[in-house]
Amino acid sequence: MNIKTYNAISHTGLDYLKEHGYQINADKPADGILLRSQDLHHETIPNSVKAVVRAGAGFNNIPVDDLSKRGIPVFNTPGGNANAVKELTVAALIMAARPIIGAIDFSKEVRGGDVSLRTESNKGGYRGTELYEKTLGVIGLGNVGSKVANIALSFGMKVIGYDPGLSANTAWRVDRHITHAKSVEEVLKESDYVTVHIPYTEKNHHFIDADKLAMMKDNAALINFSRGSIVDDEAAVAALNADKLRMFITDFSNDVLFDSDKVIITPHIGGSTVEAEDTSALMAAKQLDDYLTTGNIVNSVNYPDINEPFTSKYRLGVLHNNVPNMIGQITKVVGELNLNIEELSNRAVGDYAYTLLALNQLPKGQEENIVDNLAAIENVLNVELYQNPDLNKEK
Ligand SMILES: NC(=O)C1=CN([C@@H]2O[C@H](COP(=O)(O)OP(=O)(O)OC[C@H]3O[C@@H](n4cnc5c(N)ncnc54)[C@H](O)[C@@H]3O)[C@@H](O)[C@H]2O)C=CC1
Ligand SMILES: O=C(O)C(=O)COP(=O)(O)O
Repeated sequence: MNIKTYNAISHTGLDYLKEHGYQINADKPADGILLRSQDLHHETIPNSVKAVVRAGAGFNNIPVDDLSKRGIPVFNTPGGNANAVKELTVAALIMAARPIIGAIDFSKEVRGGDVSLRTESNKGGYRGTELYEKTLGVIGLGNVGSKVANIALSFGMKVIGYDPGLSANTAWRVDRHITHAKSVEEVLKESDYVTVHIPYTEKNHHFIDADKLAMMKDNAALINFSRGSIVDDEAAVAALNADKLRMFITDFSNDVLFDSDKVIITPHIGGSTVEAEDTSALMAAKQLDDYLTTGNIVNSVNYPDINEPFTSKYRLGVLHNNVPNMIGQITKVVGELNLNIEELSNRAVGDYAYTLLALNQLPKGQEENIVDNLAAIENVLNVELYQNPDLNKEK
């Protein structure tokens, strides 16, 4: 099978795929796409593609709705780069408290003569504040936000978190000393530092806008390592110019930010560490291989996860709309071909559902029939047949 890649994907992921028999960017139709931040919204994704995997957390660069309708699962690698973002957020917090960049620039300027005298006599301009006993507001307590919140406690900060959609999976990772706010207003009003760790969605567009900035404590600092459009940058600049906001640190460049010396911009490097790139690429490669060879879905953002050991000779993965009577119709098609179902798993999430059928018999010549007949059912979006190589050696 052939995998098309975009962006610099760590060799850990690419090596894994090659070791498992895949070709990378071969001159033939792609079975899967593996990418990072490349914007796929305006690319044509060929029908040969069965899965799209984002080595990273945010998937707003992928046309998920279109792919869902085509029965193509989209995956991400939750948590794979969370520690990297946490550590850079800590750097941002410290840069928001201490004028490190200005102090470094100043040190470089004082060449010649009695350097130590001049640096010592001018260092008063680079006095900062401490994070200790200040309040940090963390918006979004997922993989990144929970880590940021926890580490801030060890600085002696008071931490208030806000995440109305906190999953059970992540909730237990949040230290019990973190206060859970009932509203974002509560976080904004009380925090000296606010850091945002939420995904970009239509609903989260300009989540931090002029109204929210107005609710913030005077002189607070804002940190955005999520996505550019989550903060209304123009409103942030206006708040900085009005001396409402003290500082804005963002990982997302925007022309409107360049003129303010109270802004620090990094070029979307939150997840750019060797470790995070390796971990995310390997997770992505494993998830892609698992889906393409067994039909198991792990960490999909548009289809439900089904992860079962492949113990039968064949499997059929049926991706369909989440509407009534699908299982009845699917099992009827299999029954009409006089085939026996060994196991059946079905799960739904939102508008979409996945049914994975395990079979031990599939006479030669029936492969196409069963796939075509299942694909012909109304509301079925895609069907894939998987053969277990360990149990089909004689074929
Ligand atoms: N700068 C960079 O290089 C990186 C940026 N990111 C960005 O950070 C985002 C978060 O990453 P993770 O923590 O790994 O994702 P995650 O999915 O683990 O956590 C996101 C959390 O945000 C919460 N949330 C969503 N909308 C919210 C809202 N309006 N208010 C409060 N909470 C809300 C969700 O319930 C979820 O718990 C990603 O979606 C991505 O856009 C992630 C990694 C690297
Ligand atoms: O994981 C994410 O959401 C990121 O923003 C990281 O992006 P990248 O893979 O470094 O281009």
